[in-house]
Amino acid sequence: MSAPVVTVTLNPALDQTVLLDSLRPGAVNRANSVRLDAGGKGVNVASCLADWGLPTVATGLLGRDNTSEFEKLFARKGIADRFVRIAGQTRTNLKIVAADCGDTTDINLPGAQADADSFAQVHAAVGELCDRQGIAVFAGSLPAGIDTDAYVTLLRQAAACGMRSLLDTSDAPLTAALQSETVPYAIKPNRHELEGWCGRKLDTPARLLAAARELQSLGIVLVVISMGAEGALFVGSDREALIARPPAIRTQSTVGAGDAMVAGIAAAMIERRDPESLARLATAFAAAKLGLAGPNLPAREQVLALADATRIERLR
Ligand SMILES: Nc1ncnc2c1ncn2[C@@H]1O[C@H](COP(=O)(O)OP(=O)(O)OP(=O)(O)O)[C@@H](O)[C@H]1O
Ligand SMILES: O=P(O)(O)OC[C@@]1(O)O[C@H](CO)[C@@H](O)[C@@H]1O
Repeated sequence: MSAPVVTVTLNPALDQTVLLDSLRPGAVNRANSVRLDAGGKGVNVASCLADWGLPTVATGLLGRDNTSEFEKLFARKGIADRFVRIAGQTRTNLKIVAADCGDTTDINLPGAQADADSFAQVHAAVGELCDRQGIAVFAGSLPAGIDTDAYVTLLRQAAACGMRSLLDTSDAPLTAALQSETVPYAIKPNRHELEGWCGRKLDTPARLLAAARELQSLGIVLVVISMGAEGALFVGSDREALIARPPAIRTQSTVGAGDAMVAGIAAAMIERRDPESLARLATAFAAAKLGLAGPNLPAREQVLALADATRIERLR
Protein backbone atom coordinates (compact mmCIF):
# COMPACT_ATOMS: atom_id res chain seq x y z
CA MET A 1 0.00 0.00 0.00
CA SER A 2 1.52 3.34 -0.97
CA ALA A 3 -0.12 6.73 -1.41
CA PRO A 4 1.15 10.21 -2.26
CA VAL A 5 0.77 11.33 1.35
CA VAL A 6 1.41 9.48 4.62
CA THR A 7 0.38 11.36 7.76
CA VAL A 8 1.80 10.40 11.16
CA THR A 9 -0.05 11.36 14.35
CA LEU A 10 1.61 10.01 17.48
CA ASN A 11 -0.78 11.83 19.83
CA PRO A 12 -4.22 11.96 18.19
CA ALA A 13 -7.32 13.24 19.98
CA LEU A 14 -11.07 13.15 19.97
CA ASP A 15 -11.93 16.84 19.75
CA GLN A 16 -15.00 17.72 21.78
CA THR A 17 -16.01 21.17 20.56
CA VAL A 18 -18.38 23.04 22.89
CA LEU A 19 -20.16 26.08 21.46
CA LEU A 20 -21.47 28.74 23.83
CA ASP A 21 -22.44 32.43 23.69
CA SER A 22 -19.62 33.55 25.95
CA LEU A 23 -17.10 31.91 28.26
CA ARG A 24 -16.91 33.10 31.86
CA PRO A 25 -14.12 31.36 33.80
CA GLY A 26 -15.19 30.31 37.30
CA ALA A 27 -18.94 30.58 36.47
CA VAL A 28 -21.52 28.02 35.34
CA ASN A 29 -21.43 28.22 31.54
CA ARG A 30 -24.30 26.73 29.53
CA ALA A 31 -23.43 25.40 26.11
CA ASN A 32 -25.60 25.68 22.99
CA SER A 33 -24.23 22.59 21.30
CA VAL A 34 -21.38 20.10 21.27
CA ARG A 35 -19.71 18.01 18.57
CA LEU A 36 -17.13 15.27 18.54
CA ASP A 37 -14.52 14.87 15.80
CA ALA A 38 -11.73 12.38 15.37
CA GLY A 39 -8.70 14.67 15.34
CA GLY A 40 -5.11 15.30 16.16
CA LYS A 41 -3.00 17.23 13.70
CA GLY A 42 -2.06 14.47 11.24
CA VAL A 43 -5.60 13.05 11.26
CA ASN A 44 -6.95 16.50 10.37
CA VAL A 45 -4.40 16.79 7.56
CA ALA A 46 -5.46 13.38 6.19
CA SER A 47 -9.13 14.36 6.45
CA CYS A 48 -8.62 17.55 4.39
CA LEU A 49 -6.45 15.77 1.81
CA ALA A 50 -9.11 13.09 1.38
CA ASP A 51 -11.70 15.82 0.73
CA TRP A 52 -9.37 17.24 -1.91
CA GLY A 53 -9.25 13.79 -3.52
CA LEU A 54 -5.67 12.76 -2.70
CA PRO A 55 -5.14 9.16 -1.63
CA THR A 56 -3.76 9.30 1.91
CA VAL A 57 -2.55 6.79 4.48
CA ALA A 58 -2.80 7.70 8.16
CA THR A 59 -0.57 6.11 10.77
CA GLY A 60 0.41 6.81 14.36
CA LEU A 61 -0.76 5.56 17.74
CA LEU A 62 -4.42 5.00 18.62
CA GLY A 63 -5.78 3.88 22.02
CA ARG A 64 -7.66 0.66 21.29
CA ASP A 65 -10.52 1.35 23.75
CA ASN A 66 -12.15 4.19 21.76
CA THR A 67 -11.29 3.80 18.09
CA SER A 68 -14.80 4.04 16.61
CA GLU A 69 -14.88 7.77 15.69
CA PHE A 70 -11.51 7.38 13.95
CA GLU A 71 -12.55 4.24 12.11
CA LYS A 72 -15.80 5.92 10.97
CA LEU A 73 -13.83 8.91 9.65
CA PHE A 74 -11.32 6.71 7.80
CA ALA A 75 -14.10 4.59 6.26
CA ARG A 76 -16.21 7.62 5.28
CA LYS A 77 -13.30 9.43 3.57
CA GLY A 78 -11.42 6.43 2.18
CA ILE A 79 -8.31 7.11 4.29
CA ALA A 80 -6.15 3.98 4.61
CA ASP A 81 -5.85 3.16 8.32
CA ARG A 82 -2.36 2.03 9.37
CA PHE A 83 -2.63 3.24 12.99
CA VAL A 84 -0.91 1.05 15.57
CA ARG A 85 -3.36 0.22 18.37
CA ILE A 86 -2.03 0.70 21.92
CA ALA A 87 -3.52 -0.03 25.36
CA GLY A 88 -6.01 2.48 26.79
CA GLN A 89 -7.97 5.39 25.38
CA THR A 90 -7.03 8.11 22.92
CA ARG A 91 -7.33 11.43 24.77
CA THR A 92 -10.31 13.76 24.45
CA ASN A 93 -9.38 17.41 23.91
CA LEU A 94 -11.80 20.20 24.74
CA LYS A 95 -12.28 23.08 22.29
CA ILE A 96 -14.47 25.83 23.72
CA VAL A 97 -15.76 28.22 21.08
CA ALA A 98 -17.27 31.45 22.45
CA ALA A 99 -19.54 33.26 19.95
CA ASP A 100 -19.07 36.74 21.48
CA CYS A 101 -15.34 36.97 20.79
CA GLY A 102 -14.86 34.20 18.20
CA ASP A 103 -11.97 32.83 20.25
CA THR A 104 -11.34 29.15 20.83
CA THR A 105 -10.01 27.96 24.18
CA ASP A 106 -8.13 24.66 23.89
CA ILE A 107 -7.69 22.23 26.76
CA ASN A 108 -5.46 19.47 25.43
CA LEU A 109 -5.09 16.39 27.60
CA PRO A 110 -1.86 14.37 27.90
CA GLY A 111 -2.96 11.23 25.97
CA ALA A 112 -2.48 7.49 26.36
CA GLN A 113 0.84 6.10 27.58
CA ALA A 114 2.87 4.77 24.66
CA ASP A 115 6.11 2.81 24.57
CA ALA A 116 9.18 2.12 22.45
CA ASP A 117 7.67 -1.02 20.93
CA SER A 118 4.57 0.76 19.60
CA PHE A 119 6.76 3.56 18.24
CA ALA A 120 8.94 0.97 16.49
CA GLN A 121 5.81 -0.28 14.72
CA VAL A 122 5.00 3.23 13.46
CA HIS A 123 8.60 3.64 12.36
CA ALA A 124 8.36 0.36 10.42
CA ALA A 125 5.04 1.45 8.88
CA VAL A 126 6.62 4.67 7.56
CA GLY A 127 9.35 2.56 5.95
CA GLU A 128 6.81 0.22 4.35
CA LEU A 129 4.67 3.09 3.09
CA CYS A 130 7.60 4.88 1.52
CA ASP A 131 6.84 6.40 -1.88
CA ARG A 132 9.69 8.34 -3.49
CA GLN A 133 7.22 10.72 -5.13
CA GLY A 134 5.26 11.09 -1.93
CA ILE A 135 5.29 13.21 1.21
CA ALA A 136 5.41 12.21 4.87
CA VAL A 137 3.59 14.61 7.21
CA PHE A 138 4.67 14.45 10.86
CA ALA A 139 2.33 16.49 13.02
CA GLY A 140 1.42 17.22 16.61
CA SER A 141 2.73 16.66 20.11
CA LEU A 142 4.18 13.44 21.51
CA PRO A 143 2.45 11.25 24.11
CA ALA A 144 4.09 10.09 27.34
CA GLY A 145 6.50 7.22 26.76
CA ILE A 146 7.77 8.51 23.41
CA ASP A 147 11.25 10.08 23.21
CA THR A 148 11.52 13.77 22.42
CA ASP A 149 13.57 12.92 19.34
CA ALA A 150 10.88 10.63 17.86
CA TYR A 151 10.47 12.95 14.87
CA VAL A 152 14.22 12.89 14.28
CA THR A 153 14.02 9.10 13.94
CA LEU A 154 11.03 9.35 11.59
CA LEU A 155 12.64 12.12 9.52
CA ARG A 156 15.66 9.86 8.99
CA GLN A 157 13.40 6.98 7.96
CA ALA A 158 11.58 9.12 5.39
CA ALA A 159 14.84 10.60 4.07
CA ALA A 160 16.40 7.13 3.77
CA CYS A 161 13.73 6.13 1.28
CA GLY A 162 13.77 9.43 -0.59
CA MET A 163 10.47 10.80 0.66
CA ARG A 164 10.11 14.53 1.40
CA SER A 165 8.88 15.37 4.92
CA LEU A 166 6.65 18.13 6.22
CA LEU A 167 6.85 18.77 9.98
CA ASP A 168 4.32 20.60 12.17
CA THR A 169 5.14 20.35 15.85
CA SER A 170 6.21 22.59 18.72
CA ASP A 171 8.27 22.84 21.90
CA ALA A 172 10.90 20.16 22.64
CA PRO A 173 10.08 17.88 19.64
CA LEU A 174 10.46 20.90 17.32
CA THR A 175 13.78 21.89 18.91
CA ALA A 176 15.05 18.31 18.62
CA ALA A 177 14.09 18.12 14.96
CA LEU A 178 15.77 21.44 14.20
CA GLN A 179 18.99 20.27 15.89
CA SER A 180 19.09 17.11 13.81
CA GLU A 181 21.24 16.57 10.74
CA THR A 182 18.18 15.33 8.85
CA VAL A 183 15.86 18.32 8.82
CA PRO A 184 12.44 18.18 7.13
CA TYR A 185 11.93 19.42 3.58
CA ALA A 186 9.14 21.72 4.78
CA ILE A 187 7.97 23.11 8.08
CA LYS A 188 4.86 25.02 9.22
CA PRO A 189 5.13 26.38 12.73
CA ASN A 190 2.75 29.09 13.82
CA ARG A 191 4.31 32.36 14.89
CA HIS A 192 4.11 31.56 18.64
CA GLU A 193 5.64 28.10 18.20
CA LEU A 194 8.54 29.64 16.31
CA GLU A 195 8.97 32.40 18.90
CA GLY A 196 9.38 29.56 21.43
CA TRP A 197 12.18 28.12 19.33
CA CYS A 198 14.07 31.33 18.55
CA GLY A 199 13.43 33.00 21.91
CA ARG A 200 12.46 36.37 20.46
CA LYS A 201 9.35 38.17 19.27
CA LEU A 202 8.47 37.75 15.59
CA ASP A 203 6.19 40.76 15.42
CA THR A 204 7.27 42.40 12.17
CA PRO A 205 7.59 41.01 8.62
CA ALA A 206 11.36 41.62 8.77
CA ARG A 207 11.72 39.57 11.98
CA LEU A 208 9.54 36.78 10.57
CA LEU A 209 11.62 36.70 7.42
CA ALA A 210 14.87 36.58 9.41
CA ALA A 211 13.53 33.56 11.35
CA ALA A 212 12.48 31.87 8.10
CA ARG A 213 15.96 32.42 6.63
CA GLU A 214 17.48 30.95 9.81
CA LEU A 215 15.39 27.82 9.26
CA GLN A 216 16.44 27.68 5.61
CA SER A 217 20.08 27.94 6.67
CA LEU A 218 19.55 24.62 8.51
CA GLY A 219 18.64 23.01 5.18
CA ILE A 220 14.84 23.32 5.28
CA VAL A 221 13.65 24.21 1.79
CA LEU A 222 10.10 25.42 2.36
CA VAL A 223 9.25 27.47 5.45
CA VAL A 224 5.69 28.54 6.19
CA ILE A 225 4.99 30.59 9.32
CA SER A 226 1.28 30.95 10.02
CA MET A 227 -0.14 33.96 11.85
CA GLY A 228 -3.85 33.23 12.39
CA ALA A 229 -6.15 35.83 10.83
CA GLU A 230 -3.11 37.77 9.53
CA GLY A 231 -2.25 34.96 7.11
CA ALA A 232 1.11 33.29 6.63
CA LEU A 233 4.64 33.90 5.40
CA PHE A 234 5.87 31.51 2.70
CA VAL A 235 9.54 31.20 1.76
CA GLY A 236 10.32 28.48 -0.76
CA SER A 237 13.09 26.98 -2.87
CA ASP A 238 13.46 30.18 -4.93
CA ARG A 239 13.98 32.01 -1.59
CA GLU A 240 11.32 34.54 -2.56
CA ALA A 241 9.18 35.60 0.45
CA LEU A 242 5.41 35.96 0.12
CA ILE A 243 2.78 36.89 2.66
CA ALA A 244 -0.58 35.31 1.81
CA ARG A 245 -3.62 36.91 3.40
CA PRO A 246 -6.88 34.93 3.53
CA PRO A 247 -10.11 36.32 2.08
CA ALA A 248 -12.89 37.20 4.57
CA ILE A 249 -14.82 34.11 5.61
CA ARG A 250 -17.61 33.43 8.09
CA THR A 251 -15.79 31.33 10.68
CA GLN A 252 -17.44 28.26 12.23
CA SER A 253 -14.35 27.02 14.02
CA THR A 254 -10.64 27.81 13.90
CA VAL A 255 -9.71 24.34 15.24
CA GLY A 256 -7.46 22.67 12.69
CA ALA A 257 -6.97 25.72 10.44
CA GLY A 258 -3.22 25.14 10.65
CA ASP A 259 -3.69 21.47 9.77
CA ALA A 260 -5.79 22.40 6.74
CA MET A 261 -2.94 24.71 5.71
CA VAL A 262 -0.47 21.83 6.06
CA ALA A 263 -2.78 19.70 3.90
CA GLY A 264 -2.84 22.48 1.29
CA ILE A 265 0.97 22.68 1.31
CA ALA A 266 1.20 18.89 0.85
CA ALA A 267 -1.37 18.93 -1.98
CA ALA A 268 0.45 21.77 -3.74
CA MET A 269 3.80 19.95 -3.38
CA ILE A 270 2.29 16.80 -4.92
CA GLU A 271 0.75 18.89 -7.70
CA ARG A 272 4.13 20.61 -8.26
CA ARG A 273 2.61 24.09 -7.99
CA ASP A 274 4.83 27.17 -8.20
CA PRO A 275 5.49 29.12 -4.95
CA GLU A 276 2.67 31.64 -5.39
CA SER A 277 0.17 28.96 -6.35
CA LEU A 278 1.28 26.88 -3.32
CA ALA A 279 0.74 29.86 -1.00
CA ARG A 280 -2.70 30.49 -2.52
CA LEU A 281 -3.81 26.85 -2.25
CA ALA A 282 -2.54 26.41 1.33
CA THR A 283 -4.29 29.62 2.42
CA ALA A 284 -7.46 28.56 0.63
CA PHE A 285 -7.47 25.17 2.39
CA ALA A 286 -7.21 26.96 5.76
CA ALA A 287 -9.90 29.52 4.90
CA ALA A 288 -12.19 26.82 3.50
CA LYS A 289 -11.86 24.78 6.71
CA LEU A 290 -12.73 27.83 8.83
CA GLY A 291 -16.17 27.90 7.22
CA LEU A 292 -16.91 24.34 8.37
CA ALA A 293 -17.17 22.95 11.88
CA GLY A 294 -14.84 19.93 11.73
CA PRO A 295 -11.57 19.17 9.89
CA ASN A 296 -13.27 19.18 6.50
CA LEU A 297 -13.06 20.98 3.16
CA PRO A 298 -15.97 22.06 0.97
CA ALA A 299 -16.20 21.30 -2.76
CA ARG A 300 -13.07 21.82 -4.90
CA GLU A 301 -14.58 24.86 -6.74
CA GLN A 302 -15.08 26.70 -3.44
CA VAL A 303 -11.48 26.04 -2.41
CA LEU A 304 -10.20 27.24 -5.79
CA ALA A 305 -12.32 30.41 -5.54
CA LEU A 306 -10.72 31.13 -2.15
CA ALA A 307 -7.27 30.55 -3.68
CA ASP A 308 -8.07 33.18 -6.33
CA ALA A 309 -9.31 35.59 -3.64
CA THR A 310 -6.17 35.18 -1.48
CA ARG A 311 -4.05 38.36 -1.46
CA ILE A 312 -0.34 37.98 -2.08
CA GLU A 313 2.30 40.47 -1.00
CA ARG A 314 5.94 39.99 -2.00
CA LEU A 315 8.49 40.94 0.65
CA ARG A 316 11.62 42.60 -0.65
N1 LIG B 1 -9.45 33.89 12.41
C1 LIG B 1 -8.96 33.66 11.19
N2 LIG B 1 -9.39 34.37 10.12
C2 LIG B 1 -8.90 34.14 8.89
N3 LIG B 1 -7.98 33.19 8.60
C3 LIG B 1 -7.51 32.47 9.62
C4 LIG B 1 -7.97 32.64 10.96
N4 LIG B 1 -7.33 31.76 11.74
C5 LIG B 1 -6.52 31.05 10.94
N5 LIG B 1 -6.62 31.47 9.66
C6 LIG B 1 -5.93 30.92 8.48
O1 LIG B 1 -5.41 29.64 8.85
C7 LIG B 1 -3.97 29.66 8.80
C8 LIG B 1 -3.41 28.83 9.94
O2 LIG B 1 -3.88 29.37 11.17
P1 LIG B 1 -2.99 29.44 12.49
O3 LIG B 1 -1.85 30.35 12.31
O4 LIG B 1 -3.94 29.75 13.59
O5 LIG B 1 -2.43 27.94 12.58
P2 LIG B 1 -2.24 26.99 13.85
O6 LIG B 1 -1.93 27.81 15.05
O7 LIG B 1 -1.28 25.96 13.44
O8 LIG B 1 -3.71 26.39 13.96
P3 LIG B 1 -4.26 25.08 14.71
O9 LIG B 1 -3.20 24.61 15.69
O10 LIG B 1 -5.52 25.56 15.38
O11 LIG B 1 -4.53 24.11 13.63
C9 LIG B 1 -3.59 31.13 8.84
O12 LIG B 1 -2.33 31.36 8.21
C10 LIG B 1 -4.73 31.78 8.07
O13 LIG B 1 -4.54 31.65 6.67
O1 LIG C 1 -1.66 18.52 21.51
P1 LIG C 1 -1.25 18.71 20.06
O2 LIG C 1 -0.88 17.40 19.43
O3 LIG C 1 -0.23 19.77 19.87
O4 LIG C 1 -2.52 19.27 19.29
C1 LIG C 1 -3.69 18.53 19.25
C2 LIG C 1 -4.79 19.34 18.61
O5 LIG C 1 -5.08 20.55 19.32
O6 LIG C 1 -4.39 19.71 17.30
C3 LIG C 1 -5.50 19.71 16.41
C4 LIG C 1 -5.71 21.10 15.89
O7 LIG C 1 -4.57 21.55 15.22
C5 LIG C 1 -6.68 19.16 17.20
O8 LIG C 1 -7.40 18.25 16.41
C6 LIG C 1 -6.07 18.52 18.43
O9 LIG C 1 -6.91 18.53 19.55
